[in-house]
Amino acid sequence: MAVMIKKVGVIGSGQMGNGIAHVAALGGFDVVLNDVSADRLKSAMATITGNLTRQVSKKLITEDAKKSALERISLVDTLEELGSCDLVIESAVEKEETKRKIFQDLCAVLKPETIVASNTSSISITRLAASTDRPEKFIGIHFMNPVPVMELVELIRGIATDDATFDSSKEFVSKLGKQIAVSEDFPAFIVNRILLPMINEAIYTLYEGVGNVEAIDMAMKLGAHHPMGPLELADFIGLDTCLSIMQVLHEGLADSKYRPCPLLVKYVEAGWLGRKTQRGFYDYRGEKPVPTR
Ligand SMILES: CC(=O)CC(=O)SCCNC(=O)CCNC(=O)[C@H](O)C(C)(C)COP(=O)(O)OP(=O)(O)OC[C@H]1O[C@@H](n2cnc3c(N)ncnc32)[C@H](O)[C@@H]1OP(=O)(O)O
Ligand SMILES: NC(=O)C1=CN([C@@H]2O[C@H](COP(=O)(O)OP(=O)(O)OC[C@H]3O[C@@H](n4cnc5c(N)ncnc54)[C@H](OP(=O)(O)O)[C@@H]3O)[C@@H](O)[C@H]2O)C=CC1
Repeated sequence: MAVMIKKVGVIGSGQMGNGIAHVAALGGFDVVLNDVSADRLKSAMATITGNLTRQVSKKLITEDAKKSALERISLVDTLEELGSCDLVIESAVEKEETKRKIFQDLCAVLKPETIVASNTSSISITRLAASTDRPEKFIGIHFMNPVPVMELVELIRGIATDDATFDSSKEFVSKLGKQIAVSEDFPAFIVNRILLPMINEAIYTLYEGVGNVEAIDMAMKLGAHHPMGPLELADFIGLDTCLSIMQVLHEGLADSKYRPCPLLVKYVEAGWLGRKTQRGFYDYRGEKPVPTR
């Protein structure tokens, strides 16, 4: 039987987690947002407030809708406090071990009927589901960045996901006003299977000296009408996340065409992860982003 979703838990309050909490609260759901540190949660709430205010000033939502959405969000720093949720969406870092540990601890405190979802960009839903006590109630709900703006959500069934879980998830996503693309459970699903090799190729283009950062981004913005250049987009997604996705593609499909560019590896090793650390292919510490190559 389909679960009636009213209360939604979100684990991880980074750029994706705070966006998911934002759209779920605006969609009328009660939201419990979890992260490992209270500071992280505080800064997520400030981001959500800022993004809702931007939507009010663009007349996309009313001041009342913003106020109600903020009232629907509560912040918690333990998983126990997610116990009464009908759906929990995990959106912590793109590391399989971290996610498996979260699911193990989470399932111990959930009602048996709660649906568990992952916002993973690339990792096998079937494999993540197998680390829980409820593979039939486990699903991939993959939002796009920035969540309040992008229209699409990918839904990915694991091998055991039952119809009721799929139908409830579909209804939940539709209530957020998003369109759904259903993807089979293969490495990186649809969007990232296509997008990330393009970004990785842009990094090879830089690595091999075909063009500098500015030339590559300008070429793809003006020459292919992409809203952001591929290197600007890589910084926006997070270079750690880009590398993890390429590693999943490389390992999962065993094809050298998915080999992560060594320059991407170097940036991640330096801790230059893009916008979130203020440095990546651009340096964001000044007034204007400055290319680092
Ligand atoms: C990695 C994965 O697993 C999957 C993925 O998500 S892949 C990434 C997919 N996303 C993309 O490809 C994004 C590509 N970029 C774009 O579409 C656009 O550049 C953009 C929508 C991000 C911004 O659009 P823009 O027209 O250049 O900027 P702008 O007009 O300033 O922004 C439009 C609105 O988007 C919203 N917005 C922009 N950045 C935002 C952010 N980081 N968070 C929330 N909202 C944001 C704001 O409401 C903004 O309105 P304001 O005018 O008030 O600022
Ligand atoms: N970036 C993107 O464009 C997209 C990303 N995704 C996916 O969304 C997920 C999150 O990515 P994103 O938001 O970009 O990453 P961020 O690095 O912005 O955020 C991750 C958050 O999770 C927190 N976290 C880490 N471990 C735990 C834990 N055990 N319990 C609770 N919270 C934890 C981090 O805290 P701390 O920093 O303190 O460790 C951080 O606040 C990933 O799976 C990613 O692949 C999906 C679509 C698009």
